[in-house]
Formats: sequence, structure tokens, C-alpha cells
Amino acid sequence: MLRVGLTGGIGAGKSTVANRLAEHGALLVDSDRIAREVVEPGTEGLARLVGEFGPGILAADGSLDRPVLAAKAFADDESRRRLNAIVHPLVGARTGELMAAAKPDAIVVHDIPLLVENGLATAYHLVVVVDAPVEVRVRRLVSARGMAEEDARARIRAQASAEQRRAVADVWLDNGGAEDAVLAEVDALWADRLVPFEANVRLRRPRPPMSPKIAAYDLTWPAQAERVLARVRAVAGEPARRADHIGSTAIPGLPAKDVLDLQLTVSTLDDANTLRELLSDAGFPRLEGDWCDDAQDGGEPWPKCLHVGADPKRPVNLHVRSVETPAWRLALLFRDFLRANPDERDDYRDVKLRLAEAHAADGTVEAYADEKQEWVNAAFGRAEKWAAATGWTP
Ligand SMILES: CC(C)(COP(=O)(O)OP(=O)(O)OC[C@H]1O[C@@H](n2cnc3c(N)ncnc32)[C@H](O)[C@@H]1O)[C@@H](O)C(=O)NCCC(=O)NCCS
Ligand SMILES: Nc1ncnc2c1ncn2[C@@H]1O[C@H](COP(=O)(O)OP(=O)(O)OP(=O)(O)O)[C@@H](O)[C@H]1O
Repeated sequence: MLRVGLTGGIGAGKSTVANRLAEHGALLVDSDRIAREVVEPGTEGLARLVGEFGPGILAADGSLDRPVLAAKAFADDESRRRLNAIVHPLVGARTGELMAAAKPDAIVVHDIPLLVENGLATAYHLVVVVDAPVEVRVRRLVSARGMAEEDARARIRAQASAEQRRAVADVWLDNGGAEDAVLAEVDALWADRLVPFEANVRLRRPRPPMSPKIAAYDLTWPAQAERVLARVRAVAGEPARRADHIGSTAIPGLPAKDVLDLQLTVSTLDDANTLRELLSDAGFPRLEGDWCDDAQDGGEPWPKCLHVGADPKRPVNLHVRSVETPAWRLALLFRDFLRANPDERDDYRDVKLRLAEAHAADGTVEAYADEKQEWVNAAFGRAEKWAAATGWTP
């Protein structure tokens, strides 16, 4: 099952996007709808709301008078907190039931307005944010929904900012223009990313191998890595000693293959094996026959378990290493050494570019990697000296 979190501010176009994904075959879980169901007449939810806010929130027929409660909830933060404290746990429990009932090959799209506000980004394989400028949203809510302008603005004030949503967005859909434009993006997202991503997770299949093509340094790599690391930390839980961005994409200014290398450090190889299924389910299938399996037979002196991101559009290598071996420390040392020594970084850059060009014709990654390793091995000697001189510790 692939879990997609779909969020955006009020009036940005979540429902428009969600409905299109449902037409393609996604299973929709709609938080606004669940939030209505859990306060229908006769529910524990409605009884608790009346206990908290008084019978004045009921309409003549005994149902919730939504405009009356909305006026309280969006007028002051404290009332909204009291409302959320009652409704959100009920919505969360029902959401869990619906998710658990989904078929193993489902692509579940969770339409959830308060994903960012409630800190839920790491619960999904992918977070999709729909956005439009505030003034556009206000105009749409007033004209298409008949909302009073001040009510629309009060709700926007009660929600996360575009910047806060950007920080968790794996996919950013700009819906400030024509509806057709965003729908075309949604169609491509479905076909090129969500469908293969779901199959990769279910079949424990990594994305296809990368070509050795070197890309210019991308200023967004650190933020992208941070998003994936947050997910890895949340999934790994207690066995995780630390999780870091390593490799070439972690060195500002260094051109690199567009693959994020991440390192999850655990206490023992047994911990790494415990995490095997959890990480695979979370979108990082473990490669079969890697060093981790060899290590079980004592065949590999510096074992690691290599998990590979299943997202076809965001290549990730997740190296799971135990503190029992030196490799985890060396990965961090090499990164920090290159970050602190621009001359070394530039030397490394030249080696990479030369080798990439030399191997562009044969298209193999192996020869490229072997030759690059020679430079890296020599650099480790210099890095250790630098560490001793500066007092560096991981
Ligand atoms: C206050 C209520 C009664 C107003 O009902 P109304 O029919 O006018 O709005 P509706 O529920 O359809 O929500 C419309 C939009 O308002 C925004 N919104 C709703 N509740 C909240 C909230 N607590 N905080 C911030 N924005 C909210 C969302 O963008 C949502 O998509 C209702 O929104 C409610 O019970 N809210 C609390 C539950 C909740 O947080 N729902 C949102 C997702 S779980
Ligand atoms: N690109 C667009 N151009 C014009 N109108 C649009 C566009 N996208 C959505 N709309 C309209 O704007 C309104 C808000 O869109 P939609 O209901 O999809 O937003 P939403 O984010 O789901 O809102 P809510 O947070 O209230 O659930 C709707 O009336 C919708 O038809």
C-alpha cells in the first residue's frame, strides 16, 4: 500500500486534486468528511462538543450547527484548541481503521487539511501540497463557495503558512492558474510516480539503477535529504542512534549524481535486520544479497545493509550501518573533511567529472566507482590527519 498525504490551505484545490486521483483509481480518505461523521447526531463526539461548548452549538433538529461552532473556533485560538482536542483523536482513530482496511496494492490518498499543523508528514510515503496565492484562494472561496471574505481570511490565519507546507512537500502543485494545468500535473504524478512507487514498495523493488551522469550541485538537496531523514528516523524509532545525509550531495558546491545518500546508524547488525521490513514498508526496500546478508556468514568485514528508495522520482540510497564497524564514522568524517576543505572538494570534483566523462560511453557505474574509490582511499589518510588536528568527532 502506498500512503500519499495530500494537503494545502483552505481553498487551494485539495478536493480538485483528490477527485482527479480518485478517477485514476486512488482510494480517497477524506479528513473533512470523517470530521463530520464523528460528530453526527447520536455520536460520542457530538456529546463531548456539547459538554465543552454548551447546547448553543446545536441546531433545532439536534445536529451540530456548524456556522455557530465555526464562528467560535476561528475567532480565538483557545476555542479551536478545545475543539481540535475533541475531534482530532476521533478523526485519527477512524482514519486508522480506513487505512488498515485498504487492499495491499491500494494507492491511498489522504486528503488532510491539517497535515502540517498536526506534524504528520512522516506518516506518508509521499506528501503532496496543493497551493495557490492567498488572494486567489479568498476569491475562490467567496465566489464559488459563497463564504464571507472575513471568514475565509480567519481560517487562513488559523492554518500553516505556505513556507511551513513547503518544508514537508515532496511534490508541490501550483494551483494558482487554470484548473486544466494542475490536472495535467496530477495525471503525470499518477502515471509516472505514484503507480510505479506503489508497485516498487509492494514488490520490494528498488528504482532502476542510476546512470553515472553528474549534475550540478542542487541547493535543495539538503532540504530534500532532511525530509527523507525525518521519515527514516520516524520509522526506525528506538534502534536508530542517528541518521545523517552523507555522500556527495551533502557537500555544498560539489556536483554529484542526483541520488541522496543517507546513513542510518544503529547499535548492532541485529538492529539493522530488525528494521528490514519496517524500512521496506516505508518505501526503502532492502537490496537482496548485499553485504548485510554476507555478514551473517561472517564474510564481510565492514558490513552495511543497503536499502534503496522505491520512489522513482527521488533516488535515495539508505546505508544502514552498525557502530560496531568503522565505516559509519568514516562516512561522516569524509563529508565533514570535504565541507571544511574547499581545495579537497574541488580536487574530488575534478576526479569525478573526469571519470564520468571517461565512462559516459560504456555507461557502467562500476568502473567509475572503482576508480573514484582510489582517490577516496587516499583522501581518508588526509582526512584522519585533519580530524586529529582539529579535534573532529562524529
Ligand atoms: C469548525 C467546523 C464545525 C466548521 O465546519 P464547516 O462545515 O464550516 O467547515 P468544514 O468542516 O467543511 O472545513 C472546511 C475547511 O476549514 C478548515 N478547517 C476546519 N477545521 C479547522 C481547524 N480546526 N483548524 C484549521 N482549519 C480548519 C479546513 O481547511 C477545512 O478543509 C468544522 O470545520 C470542524 O469541526 N472542525 C474541527 C475538525 C477539523 O479540524 N477538521 C479539519 C480536518 S480534520
Ligand atoms: N485552478 C482553479 N481555477 C479556478 N477555480 C478553481 C481552481 N481549482 C479549484 N477551484 C475552485 O476553487 C474552490 C476551492 O477548491 P477545492 O474545493 O478543490 O479546494 P480545497 O482545498 O479542497 O478546499 P477546502 O480546504 O475547503 O476543502 C472550488 O470551488 C473549486 O471548484
